[in-house]
Order: sequence, then structure tokens, then C-alpha cells
Amino acid sequence: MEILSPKRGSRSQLGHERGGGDAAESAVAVSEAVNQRARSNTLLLVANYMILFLGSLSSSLLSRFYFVHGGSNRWVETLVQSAGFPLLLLPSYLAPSPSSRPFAGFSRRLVYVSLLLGLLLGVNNLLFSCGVSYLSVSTSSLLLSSQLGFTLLLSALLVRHPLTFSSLNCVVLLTLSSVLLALNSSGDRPPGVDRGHFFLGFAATLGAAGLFAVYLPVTQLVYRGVSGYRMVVEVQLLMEVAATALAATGMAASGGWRKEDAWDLGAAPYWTVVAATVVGWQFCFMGTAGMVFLTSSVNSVICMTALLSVNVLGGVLVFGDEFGGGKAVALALCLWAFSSYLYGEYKKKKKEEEEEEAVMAMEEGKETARRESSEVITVVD
Ligand SMILES: Nc1nc2[nH]cnc2c(=O)[nH]1
Repeated sequence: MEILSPKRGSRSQLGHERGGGDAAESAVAVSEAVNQRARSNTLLLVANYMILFLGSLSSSLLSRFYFVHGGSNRWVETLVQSAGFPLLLLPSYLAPSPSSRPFAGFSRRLVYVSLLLGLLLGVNNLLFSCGVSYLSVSTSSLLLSSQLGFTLLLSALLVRHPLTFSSLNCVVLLTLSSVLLALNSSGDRPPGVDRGHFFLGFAATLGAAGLFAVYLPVTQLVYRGVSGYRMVVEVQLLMEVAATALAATGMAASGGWRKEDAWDLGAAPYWTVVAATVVGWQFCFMGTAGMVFLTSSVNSVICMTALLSVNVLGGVLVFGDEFGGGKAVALALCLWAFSSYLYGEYKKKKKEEEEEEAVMAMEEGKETARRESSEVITVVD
């Protein structure tokens, strides 16, 4: 997985920290510094994978729970995806940063770009919740898997992401897994959804897949201008403020937050589900943002789409959905695609680190030799 520029160490800084000694000693110091940096990046990455996994699974199951128990307001399902943005103030204040003032590194342009991207995310959220409410889980998973191909293409165009065998192979296998999942879905059209609404859900989900494929690489471009993880959280916070404003305006225009008469579990479970969904979505989107920052938009969309299949399994375990041979093969295909992709990327990253370490050690060796020879010349003089 490529680790983007903000995490790379400064060679001259690392080299001069020792201030003298022989080449071997300096090389060890350089190697230690590189390893330390790699270790903390890996830790952050693993934490992000876990956050994304928890967020995706919980938000998917809770959204399903909401609709299963009579919830029907698509604006509510749109709003909950971003309304938890104040929670991001927590990691924003906890994240280590050279500057203590929040949003200190923000130019006016970065604020505008973040808000604009947030509006795009808001439209995506609305389309996504329309799809979830009108389609079965497997049909929406199938349609959303098209975001893999779109993102691969747009990332190649916008951020010059290299098309590797590992990523292409994974995209093809995950797409096959989703097709298989859809072919094995028993009730394609959920009860109570007429043909018109079914096709509306179909078009909305394809729209969401397309918008997400634009959102991810553009976000990756924006992250080239940020100084660290804390700024990533702050960009995400601004995006979600804009997405929330969009959802709140839509909800107000459609009559505000009305009591949902068809809800069959009472007020306390209703608000508990809404609150838990808000938290779940924050995990999901922060996991995605961190993944884009630490790796790439392609890696991020691969993780999100692989999780769609895991969410289908969650539906089987929690809601007792049918689990036939087709779903089992689809899930196995998905796990195989994802784990072979991760392994391929891990090997690539290891090789890159070794190469970088070798180059840094060589440069450090040259620098020490140059310093020693100039000291000899001074003594002779
Ligand atoms: N378009 C889109 N929106 C999402 N929101 C949360 N997950 C997704 C996803 O996989 N695709």
C-alpha cells in the first residue's frame, strides 16, 4: 500500500540527528527511524481497518433494522450519515499535531473545497439511502460494486494511480462476487415497493456509486495539501457539516422530522437506533477518510466494497436471511479477492520500504564519508 508523502521522513533531518560517528552507526539510526515510522503507520492503518469494519457493519445492520421496523423517512437515513460530525472534534483534539489550534493549517481555498466535497457527499448519502430503502441488500450491493471499476478508472485519471495486477484482479473478483450475490437473491423487489420505486432505487444506487467514485480520488487529491492525520479529521468534519446542512434543508423542505406512525417498537428504541446509527456512520466515514489518507482511494473503495459482502453475512446472522450455496461462494470469492489483494499490497509496501532504506543508508554513508574526509583535510591543513 502506498503511504502518501506526509508520512515520509525527511532524509536530511534523519541523517543529521546523529551529528557524527561512522557510516555503519548512522545507517542503523536511519534504519531505526524508518522502521519506527513504518510501525506507527501500520498501527494507524490497522486501527482504520477496524473502525471501517465496525462502522460499515453496524451502520448497515442498523439502517436495515430501521426500515424493517417500519422506519420510512429517507431524509432521516440521509441525515444520520453525517449528523454525528461533532464526534470528530474528539479525535481532532486527541490527534498529535504540531499546532494546537484546530483548523490552523486551513487556507480559505481548502475550506471551500472541503465544503463543496461535503455537498457531493450529501447528495451521495441521499442517493445511497434511497437505494437502501427501495432495493434488497443484495441488489444494492451488486449495483454499488460498480463503484470499484469507476474508482479505479477515475483514480488513474485524477491521481495517476497505477493500475496494478493486484488491484485489477481484486476488482474483477469482487465484481464477480457481487454478481453471484445478486443472482442468488430470492426477493429482488422488497415487499411493498412498486416497479416505479424499484427503478428509482436502482438509478439512485448507480448514481451513488458514480458519485462515490468521484468523491474518493478528489479527496485523495485534497489530502495532498494536508499536514497530517489531524487535518484529515478536520477536512472530514467540514465535509460532514456541509452534508448535514444539505440533509437538514431537504428534511425541512419535506415537512421536518415527523413522528413515524408505522414504527413498531416505541419511542426509546427509535431514538436509540437513530443515535447508534449516527455513531456507526461516523466510524464508517472516518475509517474511509483515514484509509484514503494512509493508502489510496482505490484501496479504500476495495475495502468498502468487500465489506458489502460481509454486511450480507451480517444480515444472515442478525436477521436470519437465507444463506444458500450461492451466497457462500460469493463470500468466499470476496474473502479470497480481498486477502490476496492485501497480501499483494503488503509485499509491495515491504519491497518499497527496503528499497527506501537502502537508498537512505547509501546517502547517509556518502554524507559521513564526505564529513570525515573534510575533517581529515582540516587536520592536515
Ligand atoms: N456510494 C456509496 N456510498 C456509501 N456510503 C457508505 N458506504 C457507501 C458505499 O459503499 N457507496
